[in-house]
Amino acid sequence: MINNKTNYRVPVLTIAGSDSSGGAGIQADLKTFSALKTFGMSVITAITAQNTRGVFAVEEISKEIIKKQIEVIFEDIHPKALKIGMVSSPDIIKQIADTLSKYEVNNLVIDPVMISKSGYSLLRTEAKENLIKYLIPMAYIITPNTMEAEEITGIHIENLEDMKEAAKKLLELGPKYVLVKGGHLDGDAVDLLMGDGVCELFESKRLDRKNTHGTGCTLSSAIVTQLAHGYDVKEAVGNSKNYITKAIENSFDIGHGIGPVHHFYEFDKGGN
Ligand SMILES: Nc1ncnc2c1ncn2[C@@H]1O[C@H](COP(=O)(O)OP(=O)(O)OP(=O)(O)O)[C@@H](O)[C@H]1O
Ligand SMILES: Cc1ncc(COP(=O)(O)O)c(N)n1
Repeated sequence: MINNKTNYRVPVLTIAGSDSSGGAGIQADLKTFSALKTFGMSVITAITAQNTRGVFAVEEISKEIIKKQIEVIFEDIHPKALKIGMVSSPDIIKQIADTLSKYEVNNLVIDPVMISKSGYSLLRTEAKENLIKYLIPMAYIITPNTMEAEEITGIHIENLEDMKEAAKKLLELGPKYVLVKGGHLDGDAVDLLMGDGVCELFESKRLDRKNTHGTGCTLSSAIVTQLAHGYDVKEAVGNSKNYITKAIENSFDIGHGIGPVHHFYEFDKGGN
């Protein structure tokens, strides 16, 4: 659909929280991985009791089992690309950074998840420092929305110029590329990619849809698949922007709150 470099055996990994209602977190990531023809694996960092109306409880997973999950995956099926989503506590963040540092980590996408669309804090306040210090410097690309970029840089973002200024400051923290997502601003949905000589906008019309649960998780997972399939960063972001736009366009009502986006499964009779 969005590319022809099909190889369902390309292993990709998500390190993130579980969303019991299936619209965001690990579940959105795995759906995206499958839809974009990769072999998805997961390391669960937290369990959320969540539905389309909100997040009702969170239980963090012990850092020992998080470490073990990463180790056994890397020692058996080395991911071609991976993402980190909800990581909630300073200890969990440090553990993930320490464990990943033992391996050759390629194409690390970090979605610095902070607050759910329903307004629940998914990153403890005291965890921000470790996220900035240990994880963000390891990233190939980070994908903050404007609120997250503001929270990390202290720069207030209202327009594209502010996004550029924040992106420059985020690059100083060490990732190779930054994609600041403009989904929460007014007007068209414009995302800004910056880093390593690249400064490019990815634009789509703003779609008037209420069901946008998991858009950020879906976009970052799509980028993981495209990097794993061998696309360069601009192609990876461009393909993923097309994917999320179609997924939002086809989002649907399920449950009573903010519903999920749609992941275009196609039944493929052949394939490899
Ligand atoms: N209404 C919309 N119409 C079109 N594109 C949108 C819309 N809302 C968000 N997007 C796009 O969806 C992608 C995700 O952006 P968004 O700013 O929603 O991320 P996010 O806030 O991290 O998501 P989440 O809240 O799920 O974590 C971006 O490419 C953004 O431009
Ligand atoms: C486990 C988990 N990870 C991430 C999100 C962010 O998604 P959204 O902002 O769309 O609620 C979430 N709600 N739950």
